Amino acid sequence: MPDGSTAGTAAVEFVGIGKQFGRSGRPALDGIDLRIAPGEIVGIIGPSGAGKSTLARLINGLESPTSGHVAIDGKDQSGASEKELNKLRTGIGMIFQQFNLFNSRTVAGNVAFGLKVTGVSKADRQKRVTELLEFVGIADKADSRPAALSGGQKQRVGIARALATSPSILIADEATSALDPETTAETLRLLRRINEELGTTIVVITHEMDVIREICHSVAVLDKGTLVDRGGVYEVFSEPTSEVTSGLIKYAVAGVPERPVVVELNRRHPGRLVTIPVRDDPTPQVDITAAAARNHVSATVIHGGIAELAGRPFGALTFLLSGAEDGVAAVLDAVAGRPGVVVHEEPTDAELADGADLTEAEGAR
Ligand SMILES: Nc1ncnc2c1ncn2[C@@H]1O[C@H](COP(=O)(O)OP(=O)(O)OP(=O)(O)O)[C@@H](O)[C@H]1O
Repeated sequence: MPDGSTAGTAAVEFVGIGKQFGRSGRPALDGIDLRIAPGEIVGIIGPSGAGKSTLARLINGLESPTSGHVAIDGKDQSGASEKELNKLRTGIGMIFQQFNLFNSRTVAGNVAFGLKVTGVSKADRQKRVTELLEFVGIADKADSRPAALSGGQKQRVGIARALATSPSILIADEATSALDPETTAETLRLLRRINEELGTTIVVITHEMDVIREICHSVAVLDKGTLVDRGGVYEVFSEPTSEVTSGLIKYAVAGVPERPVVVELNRRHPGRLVTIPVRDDPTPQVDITAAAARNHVSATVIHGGIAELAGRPFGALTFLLSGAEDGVAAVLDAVAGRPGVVVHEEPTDAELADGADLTEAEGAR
């Protein structure tokens, strides 16, 4: 699987990138070093204002860095003339959240537009447009106006238009953020097909973890203009090294219960609770059920969630241990301190009383 860390010429390479808008204030980007390998689908994720769009716009020269340089297919773009940048842009497609289609033109006219600008003959344009509309699955809409299409269909037109000049790189800037979940899934499947069948490198700008989970091979996490995590999707999210990354994965997978949930679980199921990570990992997993059996303790799953991350299982399961006190203590001893294991403290009387008020109040509503 392609990964930004592989050797050879990168499709995109950011070296020591800084970007400052205006004279003062926090830079939009600060010291970014990032390689994107050819054929990779890389997700760039991070909170609002992290610098994702700015980074994307540096790829096709819509912005220029204040410091550092960007190389495309090994070619440093510093000091490129407008003519050279225009040539570069024909090799880089871009799709947007708001589609950016011309409503005065038909679907076919929108897709043909870029080809006309680059001087492709009318006959060749028509042939290419037919091919592209078939590829994205909206050949029957060639003569419609964009306004008559659904959001998903509009995005397909956007994608066909972006592919018209056979770009080697496609940038998708929040391309599914305005779409419903089903249309999002279809659009992501189309992007994956583009990557697999055409070999296009895809840079996906998103704030949605699901998008990363669905199609990206690797991910770069940005926060306040700096790169805080970078690597394979599974590796980055199973071992987050920054708060932003931990926050993203926490929302995406119902894993380790927060304290109020632990208290509520314990109210309904008295006993010791322990959360065990579920990882697709070559190192041996924590086998709590074997430890429980050895010590004549029952271990029952009462909370948890497992999701797919880059096609691999990821999550956490919380077990209730019940049995003789020394048996439970032996099981906890066997698992405590193993990576990702959380042994939950039993709730105090005060915590139980607090929660009880809440539960009663909710029941009274
Ligand atoms: N043209 C501009 N002029 C001035 N400041 C800008 C400009 N473009 C971006 N910025 C600033 O740079 C920072 C990063 O913006 P950017 O749009 O790249 O973030 P983002 O991660 O894409 O955010 P969002 O998810 O909200 O789109 C922000 O503080 C933003 O206000």
